[in-house]
Amino acid sequence: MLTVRAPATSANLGSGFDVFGVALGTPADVIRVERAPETRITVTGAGSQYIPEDPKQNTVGAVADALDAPAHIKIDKGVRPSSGLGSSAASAAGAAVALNALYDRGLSREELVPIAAEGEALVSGEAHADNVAPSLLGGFTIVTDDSVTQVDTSIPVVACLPETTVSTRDARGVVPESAPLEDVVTTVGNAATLTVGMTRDDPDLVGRGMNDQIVTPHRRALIDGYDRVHEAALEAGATGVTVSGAGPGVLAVCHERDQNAIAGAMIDAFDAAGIESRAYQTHVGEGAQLYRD
Ligand SMILES: Nc1ncnc2c1ncn2[C@@H]1O[C@H](COP(=O)(O)OP(=O)(O)OP(=O)(O)O)[C@@H](O)[C@H]1O
Ligand SMILES: N[C@@H](CCO)C(=O)O
Repeated sequence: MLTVRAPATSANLGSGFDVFGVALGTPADVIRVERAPETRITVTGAGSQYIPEDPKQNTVGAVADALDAPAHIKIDKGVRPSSGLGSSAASAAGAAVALNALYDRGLSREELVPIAAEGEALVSGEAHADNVAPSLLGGFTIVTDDSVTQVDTSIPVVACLPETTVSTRDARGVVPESAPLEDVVTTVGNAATLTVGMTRDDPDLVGRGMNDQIVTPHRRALIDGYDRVHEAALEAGATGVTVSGAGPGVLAVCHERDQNAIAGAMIDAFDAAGIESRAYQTHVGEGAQLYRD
């Protein structure tokens, strides 16, 4: 039996749609695997009632197929599905690490990125790797069609998760097919600023670089209470706020001293919109951890 703790992630960070991602210190999925003649999946934990155990519909089934590694896979969900915190990706990344070790496939974490992304194709229609990459590698990741770049950082964040859900598939449906050059230029500048901020562990630069005029304006409308929460987090000291992944989670970057106030302000703002929520006060953290029982 092998056990992997695979972290939640936040993708996009505003200016890096389908490119940027960070691993979060909490929450995380725990995946346990043992060899079996055929893949069988059991799911417990947060939102498990909404997650199919059929290997053809679960992200870990796609990973087991891609690695030709049949197993009994137990998923204990810490990351609620349809959260914007990379729930489907955490399971896929955890299974990729676990099955790679269980069957001695010898693949590197980088080589596991496209394999874990097969699970994302199953649930959202596209094999975008911006959640699986940070869950596998930790820190801040930049994913392009043919490369993954990783930077270790420990920027403080607050990830606020309302009780509502948004499907990634639906949220991809509202993304415009083209954008004015002016907005693209601004977004490139912001993305570059954010990247430098990550390399310097500088929450002010990262926050400044999170602004996005292309995707986020269309997505915020899918999240009840978003505008209040965004404003409240900034007033409480966040250096940048945006939709986490496809939402409805909202990510605030900040200095550690402001974390508590920001978490409270975000919860209160969702509450004022009639929505219960919880806030994870955490840092950008490490990638999936493997434990041999
Ligand atoms: N192992 C799994 N864990 C979580 N969700 C899964 C898993 N396998 C299949 N799913 C399905 O994937 C969907 C959730 O994935 P989705 O990408 O919409 O949310 P998310 O991963 O929380 O969000 P995001 O990618 O925006 O961070 C649900 O329909 C769920 O049933
Ligand atoms: N980049 C993807 C991530 C989903 O978590 C999207 O925003 O659709």
